[in-house]
Amino acid sequence: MAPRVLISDKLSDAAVQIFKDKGIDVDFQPDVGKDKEKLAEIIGDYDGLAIRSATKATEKLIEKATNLKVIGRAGIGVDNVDIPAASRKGIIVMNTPFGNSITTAEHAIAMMFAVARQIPQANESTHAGKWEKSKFMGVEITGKTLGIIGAGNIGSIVASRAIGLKMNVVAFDPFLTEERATQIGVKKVELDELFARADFITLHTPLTDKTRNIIDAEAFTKMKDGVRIINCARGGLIVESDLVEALKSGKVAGAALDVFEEEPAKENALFGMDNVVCTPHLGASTSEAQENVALQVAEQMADYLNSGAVTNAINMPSISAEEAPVLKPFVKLAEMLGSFVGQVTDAPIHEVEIIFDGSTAGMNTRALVSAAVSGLMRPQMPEANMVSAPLLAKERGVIISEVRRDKTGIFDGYIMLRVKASDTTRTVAGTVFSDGKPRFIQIKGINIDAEIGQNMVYTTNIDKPGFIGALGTTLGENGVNIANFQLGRKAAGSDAIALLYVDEPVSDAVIEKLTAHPQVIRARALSFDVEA
Ligand SMILES: NC(=O)C1=CN([C@@H]2O[C@H](COP(=O)(O)OP(=O)(O)OC[C@H]3O[C@@H](n4cnc5c(N)ncnc54)[C@H](O)[C@@H]3O)[C@@H](O)[C@H]2O)C=CC1
Ligand SMILES: O=C(O)CCC(=O)C(=O)O
Repeated sequence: MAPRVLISDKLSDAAVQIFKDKGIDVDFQPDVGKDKEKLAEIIGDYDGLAIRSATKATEKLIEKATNLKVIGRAGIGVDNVDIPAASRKGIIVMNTPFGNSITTAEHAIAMMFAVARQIPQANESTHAGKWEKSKFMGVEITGKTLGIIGAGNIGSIVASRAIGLKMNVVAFDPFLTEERATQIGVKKVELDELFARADFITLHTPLTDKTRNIIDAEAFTKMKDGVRIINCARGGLIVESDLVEALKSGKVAGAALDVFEEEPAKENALFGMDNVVCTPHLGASTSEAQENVALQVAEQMADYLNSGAVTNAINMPSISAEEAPVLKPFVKLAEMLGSFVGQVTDAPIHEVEIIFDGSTAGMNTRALVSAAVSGLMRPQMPEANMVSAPLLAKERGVIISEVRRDKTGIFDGYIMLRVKASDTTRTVAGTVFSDGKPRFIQIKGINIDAEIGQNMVYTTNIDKPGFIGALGTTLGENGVNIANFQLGRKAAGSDAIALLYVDEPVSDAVIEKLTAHPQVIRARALSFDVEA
């Protein structure tokens, strides 16, 4: 059956066509995002959800999204999506990080002019036949200092436009390097210095715990008298009640706001103030930007649902469409290595080290790490997948590290997993053969060559005569057919392992009988998801 996608916000029709062209069953209900109950009722039917900002993908909604695999945000800010809740459920969240940046930067510049020259107010007055020429005295922007808070994609574009307008640009961004600042032509400053120097301040950060209320009453005290503020990023960045006071006192000469603490903003203390210019979250609203983000989000979501390619995901490493087929067997291998250790480990896991040897070191190791951790977690948490597992592991205090190294053995490349648990440290290594099938090539430092089957039996034993016969007899007597048998040992008479590929699942009762043999130290029934 074709994957089903719901578009729950107003998206360009271009998205619908892309989904259809890519064989996705698309349902365009542009107003359902605003209707929480209705959306919660139907969300269980879909594999993908394409949204803008009206749909709130809350934890409650995500709980009902039993089939959902991907949420695509046609835009940049994902503060309307509960990312941890989505990650926990293994849902990929994607955005389109560049599609509307120019448009939003242009809106910020337009808002700066609007507030500098009171264009909306003068427009309204002129339409009313008042001709209030002396009322609307503006300020020039040439030679003024623009303070940019957040110099990422949009902030940098705003900087380039402002430099073209002959402004001096200072920027505060904790991740802005001196080199990048020089490259984009801004002076990197601390926040207090920006407040002290700027004639205009424009915000371009995401809304996070760190940026929420970044402009409050205290911040206003550090600013120049008569400063003008522009916010085309997110409402929660400015404490609106503090802004109202600062506007009333004249500390702030004007504010141009595209975004509000609460949206849709129907009532707001800032509305009706003389020196405030407002737009209803129009930053991204140009036909060009909306076409860009709609096309991008549909392409990305369809590619993920059709081939597993991951682009612009917030909560999962990217996998390009080109690398997806090459990576797929190694993703499977990494998952199986994790699954092997997960199934033989009962004690709490503390550390996971994933070693990429030879050719595997040049692969997309972030995706492979996620796959290995998902395999490891799944025996205990069946819902874990490549999206949720790293988060679940982190929440449980598991330390995950990776090592990439040059080829060390006979294989062109292999992956080794070393897992430190409370009881012991376990290692398992594997590779993908030319038939595209993953194999285990080493367990506990013992070399083997084991094909991986859906049902397997793993034993650790003492290398003594009679073991193989005993094992075969017990399985045979209990109707278990052995498809493949792999043995390995450190040295004659020492620690040994056996990995059997069997035709059907082995019951606990049979495992108990196997364990009763004097040569068997431990026996485990294992199962692997070989089809997916
Ligand atoms: N009004 C609208 O319609 C639109 C609004 N936006 C908003 O604009 C925001 C920025 O978008 P982009 O530039 O594309 O994002 P970006 O990720 O390229 O840039 C954000 C920058 O903020 C910086 N930052 C993070 N924490 C900071 C802090 N505490 N102080 C200062 N800087 C900090 C980051 O280092 C980064 O450089 C989005 O998160 C979104 O909320 C985006 C598009 C349209
Ligand atoms: O979709 C929209 O109109 C809002 C865009 C936006 O805020 C964003 O991309 O972060």
